[in-house]
Amino acid sequence: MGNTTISALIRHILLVVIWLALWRLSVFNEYAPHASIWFPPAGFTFACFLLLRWYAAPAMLLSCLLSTVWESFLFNDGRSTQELIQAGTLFAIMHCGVYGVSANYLRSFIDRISHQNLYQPVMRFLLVAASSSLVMSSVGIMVLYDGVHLPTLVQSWLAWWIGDMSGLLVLVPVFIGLVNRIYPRQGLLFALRYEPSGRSDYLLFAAKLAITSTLLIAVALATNYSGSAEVASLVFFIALPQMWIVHTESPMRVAVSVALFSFLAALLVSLLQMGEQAYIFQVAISVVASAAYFTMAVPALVSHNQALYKEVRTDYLSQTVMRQHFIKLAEQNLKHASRYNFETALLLFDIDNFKQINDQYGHLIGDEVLQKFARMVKSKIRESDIIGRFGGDEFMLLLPQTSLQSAYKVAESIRCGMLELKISNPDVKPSCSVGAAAMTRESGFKGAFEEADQALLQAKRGGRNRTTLNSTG
Ligand SMILES: Nc1nc2c(ncn2[C@@H]2O[C@H](COP(=O)(O)OP(=O)(O)OP(=O)(O)O)[C@@H](O)[C@H]2O)c(=O)[nH]1
Repeated sequence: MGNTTISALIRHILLVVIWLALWRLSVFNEYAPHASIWFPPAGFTFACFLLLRWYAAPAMLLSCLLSTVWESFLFNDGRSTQELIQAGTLFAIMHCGVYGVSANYLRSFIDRISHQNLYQPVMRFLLVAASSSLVMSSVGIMVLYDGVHLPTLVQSWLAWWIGDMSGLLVLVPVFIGLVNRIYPRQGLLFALRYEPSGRSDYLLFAAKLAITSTLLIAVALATNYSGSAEVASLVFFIALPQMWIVHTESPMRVAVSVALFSFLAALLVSLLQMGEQAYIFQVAISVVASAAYFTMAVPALVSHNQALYKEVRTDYLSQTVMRQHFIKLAEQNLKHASRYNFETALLLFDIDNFKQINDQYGHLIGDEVLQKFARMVKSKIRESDIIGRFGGDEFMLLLPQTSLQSAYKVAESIRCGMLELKISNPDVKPSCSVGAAAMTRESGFKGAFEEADQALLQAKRGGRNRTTLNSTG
């Protein structure tokens, strides 16, 4: 057996071990016979199929089979080996069939859509989770509870459905993170790879979790003390700290907090034996989780819009502002400068004999010169200065609150910086010429640009590698 086969086998065994551990966990938080507040294995199976597609089938089938045998052993129900194999196989086929097909369907959908739109996969996920758990519980009840009288059947079916659904809704995101660690090559949920701007450190995140947990414990204790459904419904207010987490933390942390919240809720329901109010907690878990995923689409969209906004205004090669946007920013700046009587300077740069660099050393070296030039300029200017690419080898630099004399110094520092630029081909020694002009209310951007352009022409005519101020400067 090759190393790859052994490592695949170990990973599959690990999936089986996790599945069985989660299955035991769901038994612990049963609040009534066969009615647990959630069923984590459903979420795990779904996440495995979503990430690994049918490759996950052997581990999932085996897990179902083993859980049936284990259960029979625990309850000592005296079923024969043949009966156990039959029941286990049936459960495995149903469980993997329903969740396998639905997870594969969702995966194909996610693969097809534009990943910027988080709303679509969230909506589809919620629908798939609700419908697949409904199918699973209905088929399961019909097959496994055959002959049981109707009221028990309906009660068991509801508990099965809601338990599986909350297992899916609440746990699939966090299980995706877990399975992704075991199978890192199966990258998915690129839609969630954004970072909210206000991402906090671990301590603050822990504080948010502590606040959520404290509220939950308080509601559970009060419910237990009062025995009232009204008090139990206060658990829906947990949505507030959850929304705070959604808006300030990464999607993975949101998934972790939703999972933790539901786990704690299940534990409290079981420890405090809140059989009667359990369903309120169950519904709250699903509602809070669904709301969290939907709300997550908002910061993801904002973050994506910001990226897109930057992209359409930034020159890809030099990562400087594009011409039209530069003009817009310059005009905005002019209004501000006129109001407060600030001086503004405009510099125009042109790389000397750039065509020759391209022709002699190739376009890639030409591109490198442009990139390194832009990077060097950025290192020499203030954050409020704006560097833009006019096109080809021409760049513009807007210097707010700067006199023409100070602008000359900036221009010279950039011109000298250009002479020190290290290009991968050491034979390339680029230089640049600079034209400078003051931008005033009278000249406007257009007038200042023309003056700077004239000055640049003079610099070129004067022998290149020099800075020239416009004639009125
Ligand atoms: N490598 C590269 N070349 C570009 C790019 N955009 C424009 N060019 C080339 O830049 C060159 C610009 O040259 P010119 O403006 O004609 O003049 P020059 O050779 O710089 O001469 P002077 O300006 O008179 O010093 C042209 O050959 C364009 O093809 C680009 O993005 N990458």
